[in-house]
Amino acid sequence: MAILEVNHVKKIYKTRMGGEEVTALRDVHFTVEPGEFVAIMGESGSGKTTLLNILACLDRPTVGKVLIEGKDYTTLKDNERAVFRRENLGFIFQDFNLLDNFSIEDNIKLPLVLAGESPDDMDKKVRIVAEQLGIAELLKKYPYEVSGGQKQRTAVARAIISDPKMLFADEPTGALDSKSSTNLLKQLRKINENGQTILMVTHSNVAASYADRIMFIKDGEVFHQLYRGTMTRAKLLDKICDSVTVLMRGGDESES
Ligand SMILES: Nc1ncnc2c1ncn2[C@@H]1O[C@H](COP(=O)(O)OP(=O)(O)OP(=O)(O)O)[C@@H](O)[C@H]1O
Repeated sequence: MAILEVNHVKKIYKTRMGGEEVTALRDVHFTVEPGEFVAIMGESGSGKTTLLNILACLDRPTVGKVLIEGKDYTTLKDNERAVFRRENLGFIFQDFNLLDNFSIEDNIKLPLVLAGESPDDMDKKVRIVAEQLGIAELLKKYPYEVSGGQKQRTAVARAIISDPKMLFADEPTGALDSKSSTNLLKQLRKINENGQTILMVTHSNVAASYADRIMFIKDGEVFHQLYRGTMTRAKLLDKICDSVTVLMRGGDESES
């Protein structure tokens, strides 16, 4: 069974004061299988963040359904959706979203504290994910004492510590230099190879080339998809660059 089923989703934002409506998503329809690593690309304003927010139960579609393991969570009340998100989904954002007054260790632990886990279990899990992400030496430090790359790896550790069904990443390399980006993307790839389903919004062709599938959104619809198949990352990157060029030309492949 698909882990995620997006059924003809449409999103219309109604602006306040009776202004014009904005159709951010027209008709988005796709499924994601467990263990997939999907990158979502598209020009600014194409609807990527709107889509990610709906998939991650942060917002509701105007029309259509989003099923996670066959169940529609979009119809739950806000407080029930918050609990569902906390227990089942992991998030990584461009700006890390760490708590400055919490140590790296306490930032990573946060989802487990909220879930009421025992201190021993928390310590064990923190050690495992910190080792996995190469930040075990930093646990006693505070976010302002570590680099951007280390902050983002802390955010990844926090996102995966509760073993989420899906990991959502919104421009996770957007604030990183190229070395830290590569490091982070390799970590995400490794986490995916261990079975984690990942959905990542990105503007970066290189970041997208670490995924298995790249979905291009244009004018609120899925315009094109690329699958890694047996391609090397370099070959996939070439294909992504070609697709981005077509997308920027307005979708007409015949134009020279
Ligand atoms: N809360 C909102 N109210 C009204 N319109 C919105 C709102 N959020 C987004 N939009 C509009 O919906 C469309 C899609 O926006 P969205 O943020 O999803 O695009 P995006 O592809 O993520 O863009 P970017 O790459 O710049 O982040 C845009 O036209 C945007 O102006």
